[in-house]
Amino acid sequence: MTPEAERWFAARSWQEPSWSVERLAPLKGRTRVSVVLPALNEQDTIAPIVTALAPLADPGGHRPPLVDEIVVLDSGSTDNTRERASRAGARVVSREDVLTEFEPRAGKGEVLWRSLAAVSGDVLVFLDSDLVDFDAGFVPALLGPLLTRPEPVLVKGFYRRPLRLPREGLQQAEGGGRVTELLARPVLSAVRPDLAGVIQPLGGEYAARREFLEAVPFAPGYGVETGLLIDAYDRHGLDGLAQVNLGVRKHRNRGLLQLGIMSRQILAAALSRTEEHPHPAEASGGSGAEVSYTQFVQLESEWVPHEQAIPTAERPPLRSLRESQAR
Ligand SMILES: O=c1ccn([C@@H]2O[C@H](COP(=O)(O)OP(=O)(O)O)[C@@H](O)[C@H]2O)c(=O)[nH]1
Ligand SMILES: O=C(O)[C@@H](COP(=O)(O)O)O[C@H]1O[C@H](CO)[C@@H](O)[C@H](O)[C@H]1O
Repeated sequence: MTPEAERWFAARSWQEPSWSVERLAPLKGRTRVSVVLPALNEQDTIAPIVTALAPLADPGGHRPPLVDEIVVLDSGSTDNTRERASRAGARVVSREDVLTEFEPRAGKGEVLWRSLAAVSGDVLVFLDSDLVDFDAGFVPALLGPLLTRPEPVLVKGFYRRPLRLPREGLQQAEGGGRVTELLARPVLSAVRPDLAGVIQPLGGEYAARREFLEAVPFAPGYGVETGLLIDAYDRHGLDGLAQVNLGVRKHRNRGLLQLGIMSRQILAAALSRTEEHPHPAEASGGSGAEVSYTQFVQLESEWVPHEQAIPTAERPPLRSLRESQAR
């Protein structure tokens, strides 16, 4: 690691975060906290996650709530995600119901961008909706640095990541985070060496200040975490970042071809933040920007190319959007 990355890793990594809900809730003051769950067809896992979160938003009068709202941002689900999330107690927002002047685009980045206009939090906590054996302790741990220190704008979780591939009969205690280890960490070490100390740069569990989130573009699809991480570093330096140990994170592990598409989106977000590439938010606000990506599948004895368009246009910073609309 660079000396700066080493310094940051030692000073801003909480290996055993001890912030309790009881201790943090009174520290909130007037700060509002929104938990956002992006969800695309997560009917099998969304309800247990929302149920586990519910006591954080309704402590039964014993103390002020740590969390002010739990919102599922639905990404065009065609299963029972919305119904089950709502029945479990979440407020459900469909992507087409917020920032309605924009035609909804596919992808995780789109719903995270729209969540800024759907929730009221000064601090947002993002959690994936495919988590298994979810521990609500993720939330106070992620909020700890943001509610007790002024510097961080983005707090990332890190964890042990089991890998479960049922079709292959594979279940192991390690091995998850395949795109992190094979693409994101190598690319980040090349384009932003000081970020080498971030243990889980792609992790979907993180918390951030609204002020930061509204000031930066949102990369499309699975590039969103990469874009936010680099932009937080570029705008606030390493001290704008922190990371907390969340223990273990089990989720649905996708197949290799799906991770290939994810990788191309992550690479687009990283490359767009290097000198050789104009920033897509300025370069092409339209939804037209995309790159062609070819993968190969074997049909009987023949290998066949499968080409698809990977969107690269980023959503503009919400603040600049509002400023231009106000003019
Ligand atoms: O178009 C999409 C793709 C994903 N997601 C959500 O984003 C999170 C992370 O996606 P996924 O689990 O596919 O990524 P992985 O964890 O496998 O890398 C999950 O809650 C998904 O439901 C979404 O809201 N819209
Ligand atoms: O970290 C990773 O390598 C990928 C894939 O994880 P697995 O190999 O399926 O455990 O998962 C992450 O990547 C996505 C893109 O950034 C995030 O959106 C997901 O939340 C995160 O799970």
